[in-house]
Amino acid sequence: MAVVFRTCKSLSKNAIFTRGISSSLRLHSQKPPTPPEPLVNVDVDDKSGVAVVTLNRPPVNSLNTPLLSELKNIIKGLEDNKSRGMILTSSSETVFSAGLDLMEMYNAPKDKLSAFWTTLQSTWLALYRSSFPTVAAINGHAPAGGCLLSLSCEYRVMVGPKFSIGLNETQLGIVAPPWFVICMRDVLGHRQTEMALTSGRMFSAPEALKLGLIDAMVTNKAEAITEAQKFIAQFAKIPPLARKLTKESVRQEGIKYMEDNMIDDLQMFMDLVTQEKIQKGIGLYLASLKKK
Ligand SMILES: CCCCC/C=C\CCC/C=C/CC(=O)SCCNC(=O)CCNC(=O)[C@H](O)C(C)(C)COP(=O)(O)OP(=O)(O)OC[C@H]1O[C@@H](n2cnc3c(N)ncnc32)[C@H](O)[C@@H]1OP(=O)(O)O
Repeated sequence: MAVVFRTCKSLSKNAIFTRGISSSLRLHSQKPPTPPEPLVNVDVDDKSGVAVVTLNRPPVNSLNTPLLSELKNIIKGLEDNKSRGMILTSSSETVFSAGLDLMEMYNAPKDKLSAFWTTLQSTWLALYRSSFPTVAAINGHAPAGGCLLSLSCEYRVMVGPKFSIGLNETQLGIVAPPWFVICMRDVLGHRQTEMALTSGRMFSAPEALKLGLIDAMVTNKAEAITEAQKFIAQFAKIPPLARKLTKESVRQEGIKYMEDNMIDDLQMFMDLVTQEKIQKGIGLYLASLKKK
């Protein structure tokens, strides 16, 4: 897997920033400061043109505004570079993504809360409607927002059997927004979505496979990447424009929902999440996670 420097340069603002800083600082000091790790890494394979995009926010890849923003920029960069495909995975050995960063929603000032949600909306839309094939190589737990990212890809390969996936919002006393529901219904159908979402159930990888929530189960990350590459390779001979327009047509409900309801959706989020009862619930949940 080779990193195409030209592509990375245009994809990761962070990469340009750190290169610039470290080379200029080297003139003045012996020890340049260690550049910050990007929150999302991207490696583009020269031969296939497929990008492996790796979430890299230890310990659990919780989705905060900077990470979402970086992911969105990478997806846009891949679009601009007419990418052949994208595999989304995690640098953690046990967690794909713990979902939305609860700290972003807990006692947050309204402007930050609003920036967080609008970044989530636009990042989701960029991923969901991306023209290139997308696969989630789910190499760890994928609750809530982690499951949403997976569902927004076209194919899901999960490392099993011990990791779990699902939209568990109701268990937390919060509500999965309509576009989360559309994503789940795209994949599972109406009845299974209702059952899964009203209970907030998390599924083990074998359960998810049986239900169709994931498409394949493998035993490690390398196998997951190989399976993902195989899925993407089948589109090599399909004209990209026909593929893109077909994907948009199939996903029209979700795309249209978001385009038409961005402001209402933001308002619903703000109204719900700022309620005292909800804030208390998030606080208790965070405390229970920290106590473990
Ligand atoms: C109809 C109108 C609707 C309008 C909209 C309204 C409402 C809003 C909808 C909001 C939707 C939200 C979707 C979400 O994604 S909410 C987030 C849900 N996520 C979870 O429930 C997962 C919680 N985490 C876990 O279960 C576990 O951490 C794990 C992923 C299984 C990994 O376990 P483990 O490896 O054992 O790691 P720890 O549990 O010890 O965690 C390490 C560390 O990380 C902190 N942490 C974990 N998850 C989160 C998180 N999501 N956000 C922030 N921080 C998190 C955890 O507290 C530990 O911190 P310390 O190291 O400080 O102890």
